[in-house]
Amino acid sequence: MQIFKEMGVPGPEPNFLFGNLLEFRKTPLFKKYQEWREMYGETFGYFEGPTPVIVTSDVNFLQEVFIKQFNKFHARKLWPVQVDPDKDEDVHLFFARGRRWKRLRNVVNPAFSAAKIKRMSPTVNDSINHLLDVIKETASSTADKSVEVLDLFRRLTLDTILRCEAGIDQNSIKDPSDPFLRHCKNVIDDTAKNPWLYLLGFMFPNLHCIWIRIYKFLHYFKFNPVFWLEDRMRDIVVMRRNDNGNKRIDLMQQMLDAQFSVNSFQELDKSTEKAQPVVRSMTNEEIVSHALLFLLAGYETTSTTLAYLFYEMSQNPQVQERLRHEVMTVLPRGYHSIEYDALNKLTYLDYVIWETLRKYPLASTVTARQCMEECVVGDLCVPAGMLVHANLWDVQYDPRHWGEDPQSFNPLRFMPERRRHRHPAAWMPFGGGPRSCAGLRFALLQLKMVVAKVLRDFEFDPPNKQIGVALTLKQGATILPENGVLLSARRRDSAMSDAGVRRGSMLSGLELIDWMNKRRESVKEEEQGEADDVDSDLEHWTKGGRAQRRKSSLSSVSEVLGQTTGLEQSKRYSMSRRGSALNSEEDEMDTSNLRRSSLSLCMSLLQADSLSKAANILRRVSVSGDVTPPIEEDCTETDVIVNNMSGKASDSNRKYMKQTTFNSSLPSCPVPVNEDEWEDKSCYMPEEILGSHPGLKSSLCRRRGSALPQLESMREASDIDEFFHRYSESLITEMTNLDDDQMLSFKKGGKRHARLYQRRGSG
Ligand code: HEM
Repeated sequence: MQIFKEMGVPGPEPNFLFGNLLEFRKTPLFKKYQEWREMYGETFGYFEGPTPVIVTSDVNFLQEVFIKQFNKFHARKLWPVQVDPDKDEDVHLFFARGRRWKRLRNVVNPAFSAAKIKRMSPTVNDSINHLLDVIKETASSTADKSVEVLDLFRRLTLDTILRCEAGIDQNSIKDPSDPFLRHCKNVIDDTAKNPWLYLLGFMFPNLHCIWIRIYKFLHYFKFNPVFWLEDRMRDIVVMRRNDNGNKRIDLMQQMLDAQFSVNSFQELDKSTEKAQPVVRSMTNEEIVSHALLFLLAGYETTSTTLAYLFYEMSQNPQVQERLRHEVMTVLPRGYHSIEYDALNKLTYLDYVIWETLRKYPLASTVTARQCMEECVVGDLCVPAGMLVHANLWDVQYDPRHWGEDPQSFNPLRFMPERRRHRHPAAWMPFGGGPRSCAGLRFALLQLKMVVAKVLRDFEFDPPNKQIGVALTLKQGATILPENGVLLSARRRDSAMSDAGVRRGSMLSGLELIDWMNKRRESVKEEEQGEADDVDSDLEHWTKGGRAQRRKSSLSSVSEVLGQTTGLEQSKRYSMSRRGSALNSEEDEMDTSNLRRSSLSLCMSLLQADSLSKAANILRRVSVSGDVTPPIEEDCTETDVIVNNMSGKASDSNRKYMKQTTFNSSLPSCPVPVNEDEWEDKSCYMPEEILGSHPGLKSSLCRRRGSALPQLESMREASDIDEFFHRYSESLITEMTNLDDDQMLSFKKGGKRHARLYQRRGSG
């Protein structure tokens, strides 16, 4: 116990029997680390029984241990009550070390490959649909619409992992008394039971084979849920082994199919190693222990992350809104199921998840390595057997990596230009190096899908709208909110379907506002238990068939276009949103046909008598939803737009127009006026603007959110040649008032000018 003194590493004074273990009786490990960090600096040492542990938040040190010198630090910390990592048969990836770990990791990695995860996405999607129902029911059953989300997410992640790993179709999300749920909860809480056994395990780690026997023996006196779960998994493995013909696509199948040479089976002695390799597969017991590992890892970690994420959303409404905007833009509500590939387009969602995991590195208790061979790390000589533990709660709040406000929730910290300059070990919620989390892809799939689907339908507030109430954290298997996370969940008006509302308004010929009111009334009725007449309403419009829909739509278009002056706000809105009703809902084709016909109607109206007036309306319609009043007070909004289009704008109005491309609500934002600067990649958007504008994803990304969905009109207009081909030059001249020179530069300008039209298209 003099070792740290010899190494010159500061730390608390240990007790000869317990080391410093007794200090954790009242304070959980991650908080104690914080206290010691204040007292002893970023690297300090303490004892867990006789085992020396170095705790550090020095990112270079961590990089050495987790990545660069992995061959000397390939083992995890031994847990007080665990199987023998080298000898026992039922060792899983988490406890294994050396070549055994390598073999198991080689089997498990392909099971979590992107292609395999993609195949699981419909299953995940399906489980989340149940979650949506339950949130709706739970919220409507209480006056303040409160929902305890941690519990719900645990039930969801349990259902998902059971289905994805072993094809077990439980429905704990709807049935809280489900036996799997009950037993998983008990296993997670298990560390709180038998504390004396764990203490003994810490004090005499070399006797772990005795402690594990006592642990198993105790089951005969008191039911242990771990063994119940193991038995269920064992039944399935045996059944699957006997049922060779029926291959599934779950994680268990990957393990059943795995093959490798026998000399990598265990840490064998040299003589056996040289023997001819024999092809073997994973043993049944290995598969059972892995199934249990995935079950518990998948159940606990992802659900706790989701709970933190939704808590932060409720505390930061502007982030919630911006995220919802991105989700609605990329995945309009009409898509009942979300495609795996579409999730990759949700950049801001990535930032939000990463920031959640920065603020809450909930699995920090396991990010430790044991030194297997004496080596030098930095200026310390680390002896074999010593543990190195990453102090993630310190690293991930360190102002040196995260700026002056590490306590605030700011997803934009993860923008590429800021991430680029950060040390790779400054963010390690999934651990680091070759032994980092094996289920990362699966976890991310679930996290993204849940957030995208839930945010489309619900808005979350803190209970009683009290912003700033911090969570109390406790340490269990992960670090989790002590009292769960209670939020108030409001079903969004458009939860029925945003695109559906628009389509409803379009097809019914009602104004959007009227349609929404009608819909709202029906939702109220629904909540009061009365018959829901909305679906029948919708059905009525759907049943009418294409001809009926086209007819009603055309009549509403002509009604709007017929009024060549003084469009009311709602009409303008309903008109301008129409484009985005596309690419959603099951009858996409019909809708797009319908829209195409409304476009051609517009064009024929334009070509007829009221050309200039109609052109003015079109201009207003397409841009009016996005702009705030212009800089020059004596100039109307339409004037600014029209003058800009015709090249007659004053400098300030020109500048204003450019600002609207970035951010409509901040007319005075310092955006470069000089057109050349647009292409200059070093010219970044100020962050406060990015933060407040949902459409922008990065300071380098200038494309508006609404330009994202691949609307047909965008594609049509993005090709300038096709644009000229479709609409005669004379018509464009009239619409835009371009003179010959301007027309020439317009043609030459190509896409940059065409962007105006693209934006009109996307409404
Ligand atoms: C947000 C969710 C999750 C978080 C934050 C998380 C975090 C972690 C961390 C910190 C480690 C230790 C890494 C290290 O020591 O460097 C780990 C390991 C592991 N995790 Fe996860 N995890 C998550 C989800 C999952 C899921 C869903 C699964 C499986 C279905 C899973 C399976 C594993 C496995 C098998 C290991 C051991 C890897 C090895 O030792 O080679 N994790 N995880």
